[in-house]
This record gives sequence, structure tokens and C-alpha cells, in this order.
Amino acid sequence: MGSHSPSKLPAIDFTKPELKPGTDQWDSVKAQVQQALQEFGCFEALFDKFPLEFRETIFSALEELFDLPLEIKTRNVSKTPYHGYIGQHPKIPLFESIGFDDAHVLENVEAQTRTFWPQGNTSFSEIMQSYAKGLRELDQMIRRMILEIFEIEKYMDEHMESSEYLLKVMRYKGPRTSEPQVGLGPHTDMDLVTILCQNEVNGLELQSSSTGEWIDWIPSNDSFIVTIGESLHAWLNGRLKATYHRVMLSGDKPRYSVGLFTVPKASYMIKAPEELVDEAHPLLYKPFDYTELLRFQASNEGRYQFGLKGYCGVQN
Ligand SMILES: O=C(O)CCC(=O)C(=O)O
Ligand SMILES: [Fe+2]
Repeated sequence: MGSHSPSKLPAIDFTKPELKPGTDQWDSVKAQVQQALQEFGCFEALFDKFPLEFRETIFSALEELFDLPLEIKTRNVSKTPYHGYIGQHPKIPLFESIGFDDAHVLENVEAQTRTFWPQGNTSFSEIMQSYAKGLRELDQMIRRMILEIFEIEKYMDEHMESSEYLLKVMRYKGPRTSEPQVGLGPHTDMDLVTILCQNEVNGLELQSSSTGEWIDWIPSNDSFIVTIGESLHAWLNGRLKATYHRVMLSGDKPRYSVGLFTVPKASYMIKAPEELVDEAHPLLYKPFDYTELLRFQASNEGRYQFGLKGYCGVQN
């Protein structure tokens, strides 16, 4: 599966104040995104929309959340597989996660927060909402650039309007070993794009899409990892690969991470634009619905990595 590498992922600067479509700055960042996605299939984004103490605040809010008793955390249920509470899974015993659907809207987070703290927890819901709202801006810039790269801007409105957000927060117990243990095994996400950040306990590793090397992510204060999910891979008819990643852990400190997962809306049929299908690029996947794909995944866990192909791959 490829070896470990000391190489670094490309870091792309999204902090420029005038980063607007049509400007030279935009085109220069877009060219870097294109190159990074071709060479690595993912990249580090520098984005400074959050105050300096923000990370500290969010990770202490997560500590408060995950320290709640299990019977409270399991109140986080969702009709979408993998969007609700996950934990105590024998295959990934260190891992727990809690999902907040469309967390950039304050009322949504407040309603979900009340399932954990019936009297509400204003500071918790506000921090989650402002995080989701800030990163949503970054996600939309990145997807806009990707559509421009593949010259399918005419689908911009439909693409943006047919997507929504899942804010997923995670805690990994420290394995108390010096040898790295699997926190989350190698996988691709099923969504469109994922933007992740982690506390001071590193552990996220990404596989370069061109060389197969595993690259450790060592974040800086303003950095996030951007990965591509299977739904975007399918919609672009294979022009971008979904990013393989995993979490490896050692030591005894818990690792916290937060991911903004951009997902296709339920019942929206993902279908590659005709501009991306031709003789050299035959259609790879039949049109599919993301939520149904997740249901298929959930009922075929052993075949996880082959989910999308197994679900709707076209036999060529
Ligand atoms: O914890 C992380 O950094 C990665 C989490 C992840 O890959 C996932 O939830 O799909
Ligand atoms: Fe993932």
C-alpha cells in the first residue's frame, strides 16, 4: 500500500482578503489547487477566519461533550447512516463521533445541543455554528474553483444548491502504546469534500493519489486538511480521485478532530455532467443518491472500500 514519507502536503493560502472569482489572486490559488489535486489528491488550506484562541475553545467544548455519559451521547441519532453517534465499535475501539446536520444554521445546532444539555448550552452551540459557517465559506471557494478547473461552471448553482453540511466531531482515546495503533482504518469518505482539523495530538495520514505514499499531517495554527470524497469523484466522472486517509495514534492523550463534510442532499441524484463523459472518459457510475449509497455501505460493512463501485459502478 505504499510507504511512509517525510514529504509535506502542499499548503495553499486562502487567507488573502481579496480572494474573489475573476481576480488574479483567485486564478493563482486555483492553479495551486489544480496542481495539488493532481499530484496528491488533497492539500492543506491556510485559512485564518477564526480568532487565535478558537482552536483551544473548540477542543475544550469537545472535551465537555464527549465527557457526557454514554446514554446521553447516544441520543445523537440520525436517519442518515454514519451521521449520528458512532462509538464502542469493536473494530475501531478508540473512536467516537457525533454529527451535527447543517450546523452553520444556529437553530439546528441549538436543537441538537438540547439533546445533550436539555437547558441548552449557548457557548457550545455558538462555537459549533461559527466554525461550520466559517469553513463553509472555504468549502464553497474550493468547489467553485474545482468547477472552473473542469469548465463546468454552468452547473455551479445546481451543484451548490444540491449540497448540505455535516459537522462531525470526533474523539480518539489515547491507546497508551508507543507503537502506532489504528484509530480509524484506511478509507475514503463518501461525501463531496471534507475539511478537517485536529488538536495537538496528530494522527491523520493521507495517501498521495499519485505515488501511494502515506503522508503524516502536521498542522500549523491556521491550517486545515481538504480531502475529496467519492461523491465528487463520481460526479466528476473520475477526474479527481477520492482521498485515502487514516488515523494512527500512540501515547495516552486523547485526540480530538472536527470535520466539515459537504454532502449531497438526500434524494438528489448525482449524475456526471455530459461534458465530462466521452469516448476517452466513459461513464463510471450510474446516477445515485448519496443517502442510499450510505445505506448500502452500512449493510455491507465488510466491503467498505468498494462501496461506490459495488453500488453503482458501470461495468465497462
Ligand atoms: O479524525 C480525523 O482526522 C479523520 C476522521 C475521518 O476520516 C472520518 O470521520 O471520516
Ligand atoms: Fe474520513
